[in-house]
Amino acid sequence: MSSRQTIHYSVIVPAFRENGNIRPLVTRIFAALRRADSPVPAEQVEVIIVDDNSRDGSVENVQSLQQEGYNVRIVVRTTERGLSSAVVRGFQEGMGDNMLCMDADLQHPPEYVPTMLASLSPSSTFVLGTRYGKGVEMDKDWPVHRRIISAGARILALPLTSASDPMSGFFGIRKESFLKARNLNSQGFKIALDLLVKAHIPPHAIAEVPFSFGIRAEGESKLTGKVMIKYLEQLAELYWYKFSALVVFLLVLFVVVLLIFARSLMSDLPPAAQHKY
Ligand SMILES: Nc1nc2c(ncn2[C@@H]2O[C@H](COP(=O)(O)OP(=O)(O)O[C@H]3O[C@H](CO)[C@@H](O)[C@H](O)[C@@H]3O)[C@@H](O)[C@H]2O)c(=O)[nH]1
Repeated sequence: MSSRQTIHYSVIVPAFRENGNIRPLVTRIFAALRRADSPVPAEQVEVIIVDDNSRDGSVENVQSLQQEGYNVRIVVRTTERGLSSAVVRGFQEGMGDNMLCMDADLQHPPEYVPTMLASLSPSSTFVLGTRYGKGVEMDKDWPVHRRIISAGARILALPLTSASDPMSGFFGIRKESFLKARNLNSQGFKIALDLLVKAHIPPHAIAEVPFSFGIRAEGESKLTGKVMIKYLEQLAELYWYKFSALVVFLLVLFVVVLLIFARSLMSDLPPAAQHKY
């Protein structure tokens, strides 16, 4: 196993009942990193699975991968649940300066991991795997209702960030930027959007890597109606976070203009009438 000094990259995988996907995910990530043309050496990468007590054999599966020499570990949470908080926990655990988040279900192609990691640098502090890049086609088997939800969610987020796909669960961030973010929404599903806003990532620091989003390899999606309502709540919070100062400024400006206007009206009245008021 590599030491803390040699680990520069941490790949965080939130997982709930994903045992069937863990082995192909980890072996494909390391196979990609071990290729001669990988921009990132495999020895510098760790994979951390953050599992919410699935009790489906994921722990034993990770142990056997460790015995085979893969630098992977599993953090099992027993008192907390939720996608965003699992990702935050993984980022806190990660030893790397560069951190990547991806789903366990192979919808995020493991072969893109080297490119995604290599896209992070001191000047490019956020990398986003985007499904809306040039030449990217949505998998034709992706359900229509998911396409509509995704497009609507994306439009609502437009005023918050310049990123083309802030709904993506395939993204990376430099640790120093992650540490700048305060009050992250642990209940939300859209941790990338939360980080883009609260870590104050400027547009020029966002690298985008287009990828084709496939369909789940195994298991079930956890995207429910409740998750969508939580997204709307999260949006409202982010709008307030980002624009509250502007709203207060505009309100103060409005009151000042109103006062000036009222004063000028008063001074236009004859002195006797002014007295009456
Ligand atoms: N630890 C933990 N992991 C979770 C939880 N809920 C979901 N996950 C894990 O988070 C990943 C994404 O969950 P899915 O249920 O597969 O989500 P999805 O519907 O495919 O949505 C994905 O794509 C969306 C884009 O349309 C993304 O917006 C979303 O973040 C996610 O990446 C999977 O690895 C899943 O096991 C949880 O409560 N706890």
